[in-house]
Amino acid sequence: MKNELATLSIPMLDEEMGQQVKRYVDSLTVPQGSLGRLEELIIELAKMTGEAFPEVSRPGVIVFAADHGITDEGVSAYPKEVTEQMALNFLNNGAAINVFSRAIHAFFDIVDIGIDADIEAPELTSRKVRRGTRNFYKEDAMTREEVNQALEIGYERAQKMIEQGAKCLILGEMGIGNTTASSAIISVISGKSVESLVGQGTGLKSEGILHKQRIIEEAILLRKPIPDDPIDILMKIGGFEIAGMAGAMLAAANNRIPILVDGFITTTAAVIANLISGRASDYMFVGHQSAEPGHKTAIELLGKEPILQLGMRIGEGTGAAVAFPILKSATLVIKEMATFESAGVSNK
Ligand SMILES: Cc1cc2ncn([C@H]3O[C@H](COP(=O)(O)O)[C@@H](O)[C@H]3O)c2cc1C
Ligand SMILES: O=C(O)c1cccnc1
Repeated sequence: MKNELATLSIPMLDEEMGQQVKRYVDSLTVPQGSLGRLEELIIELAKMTGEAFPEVSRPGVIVFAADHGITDEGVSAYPKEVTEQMALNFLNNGAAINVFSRAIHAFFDIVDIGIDADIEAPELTSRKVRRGTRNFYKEDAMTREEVNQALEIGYERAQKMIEQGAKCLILGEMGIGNTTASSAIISVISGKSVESLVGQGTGLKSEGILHKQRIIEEAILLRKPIPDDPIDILMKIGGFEIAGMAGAMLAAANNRIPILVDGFITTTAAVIANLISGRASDYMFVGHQSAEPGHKTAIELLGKEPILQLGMRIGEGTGAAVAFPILKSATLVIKEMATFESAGVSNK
């Protein structure tokens, strides 16, 4: 494994800065505590960044795209070709994440980390580990080397975006079949039944969900992933984009860059990142809770509260990008508001 990941030592949160910013928030011209959750967000940001006036702009969005061999078992409502087609859509600025990324003036990077197609496009970051994972109903999804390679690619892309100036990182994914891999991973880590976690993904009907559940249950019995070994889990039932996002999150945490986590698949990557390095989740916010049933459990494993509940179930990083203006608003409060003293407003 590359140096950064092997020797990773994520910094501790700056609790003192958190206290200092809390006192400052109390001096702003609002009734004490009236900013509600925004107050918590700003204090968290202060602890993460160690800054009295944390910045989250410009954010960076990195979308990792890859295919899944498990789609051979008929676990998605859409064909796997959609992964490649959507990657091209991202490059043509026509996808939902393009719209939301533009709205928040984000840096944008789309990474082919394992699409099962050869794509010639100069704007695509080509880092294909392999043309899709292997079908984990029949064999391990990846080799250990492939897992490490995908983690490193994620780490490298995030590092690059941070060097470009990104102050907050949003990870997104595109990979037909990836709610199957995510449901399997969250079931293994949480110990909860597949039945309680599995959902429609792109839009399976009840019979399809039942089939998906059975495939996942049998695959877990066959592959026997080790619940507290994130590399073993990725190797046996993971995905290239999930490993890539986990690696990117580790880079962000290591650089004290706040991470805004998106939906079920992204949160699964966050849980994996946190198993690799226990302090990773200190640097995470969860942007929204998606309609996919397993997302609630994944968020609980991180010990977080989602910012939004909009019933979205897309992925791509969309829910996080939509939540970003709320995080940004929190930073503006302390940057731009007057204090009781500076404005000459009577305090109680
Ligand atoms: C047109 C289209 C755009 C998407 N954008 C994200 N996803 C989402 O759906 C997929 C996961 O669902 P499942 O496990 O059921 O295949 C992922 O690619 C995820 O990013 C999409 C899916 C489709 C069809
Ligand atoms: O929660 C998500 O990110 C999600 C849910 C369903 C399908 N694709 C993504």
